Amino acid sequence: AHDYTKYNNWATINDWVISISSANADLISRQVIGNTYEGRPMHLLQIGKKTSSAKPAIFMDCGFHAREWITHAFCQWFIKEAVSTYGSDPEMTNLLDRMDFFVLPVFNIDGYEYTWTKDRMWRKTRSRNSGSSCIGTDPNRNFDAGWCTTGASSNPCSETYCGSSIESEIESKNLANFIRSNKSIIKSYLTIHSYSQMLLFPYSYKYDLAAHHSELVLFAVAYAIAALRSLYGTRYTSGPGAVTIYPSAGGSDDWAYDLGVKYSYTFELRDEGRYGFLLPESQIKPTCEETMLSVKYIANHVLNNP
Ligand SMILES: Nc1ncc(C[C@H](C[SeH])C(=O)O)cc1Cl
Ligand SMILES: [Zn+2]
Ligand SMILES: [Zn+2]
Ligand SMILES: [Zn+2]
Ligand SMILES: [Zn+2]
Ligand SMILES: [Zn+2]
Repeated sequence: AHDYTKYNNWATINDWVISISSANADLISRQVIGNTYEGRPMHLLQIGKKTSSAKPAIFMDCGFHAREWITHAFCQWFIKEAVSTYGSDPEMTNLLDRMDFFVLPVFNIDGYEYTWTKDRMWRKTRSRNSGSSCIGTDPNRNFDAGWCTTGASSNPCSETYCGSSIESEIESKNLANFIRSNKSIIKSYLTIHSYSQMLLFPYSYKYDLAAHHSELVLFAVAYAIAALRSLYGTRYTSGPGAVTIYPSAGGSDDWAYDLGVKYSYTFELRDEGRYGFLLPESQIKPTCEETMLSVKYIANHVLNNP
């Protein structure tokens, strides 16, 4: 059965997505933004008080990379916290009254399933590459942001294969279409990865500083990660992706930023390498609780700085 403090397989997550949205119809509406390569429905949850007029929104996805299991756990945790603290936690109540969160609990469903059944360390999608026996594209190299110019490979056998074209992956296309169609209300894009304990922002595909760099730096460094550290002392670094982790092109955060989503961030959750992608289930709760603080901080900042 579904358990927030354990890693749940996709069938369990999918059943839970359907049941929690049905059970909280006042706060959650569910839609399918498309199917994956292998035909699994990509369920998107819209969380927030129902209002007649459109509210500003934050889009958050988890599970871009299949092996980064703590991220799937975080999106589930976020949804649970939202519905269970609405009405009792003033901060969450204010956020859900005035904003909507679009949460995509699992982006790369086919890959996630593969990590449960065949290869725990799988990263990419599971699409076939014509002319190669190697499977999959790195979805975080597949977006229209300096596509395949740096930190990505045009070899289908590479872990950072950029794909045969921009948005070659149906999963990328589904996500990009949704954000393009809703870019007038989407004020922030959060994409959750692991591991390294970093809060990254544009750009990764070039060394130029993002136009909003000063605010992103000030607020990202000084507040969001400080909020995170306040709970268990977990230390994050932050900065533009190119200089903080590595230069790499085709990322969804850079693409969203260039589309006009000013507050665009990549989280790299715990840990720093001791367990890496195999983070023990005992760390799910603390990781999720500390990350909640930084996501709520960002949401408040976005709300107060449209
Ligand atoms: N724009 C980006 N933002 C963050 C990253 C780091 C993640 C870390 Se798993 C990746 O390698 O896909 C990579 C890119 Cl291309
Ligand atoms: Zn459905
Ligand atoms: Zn990742
Ligand atoms: Zn990572
Ligand atoms: Zn600010
Ligand atoms: Zn909590």
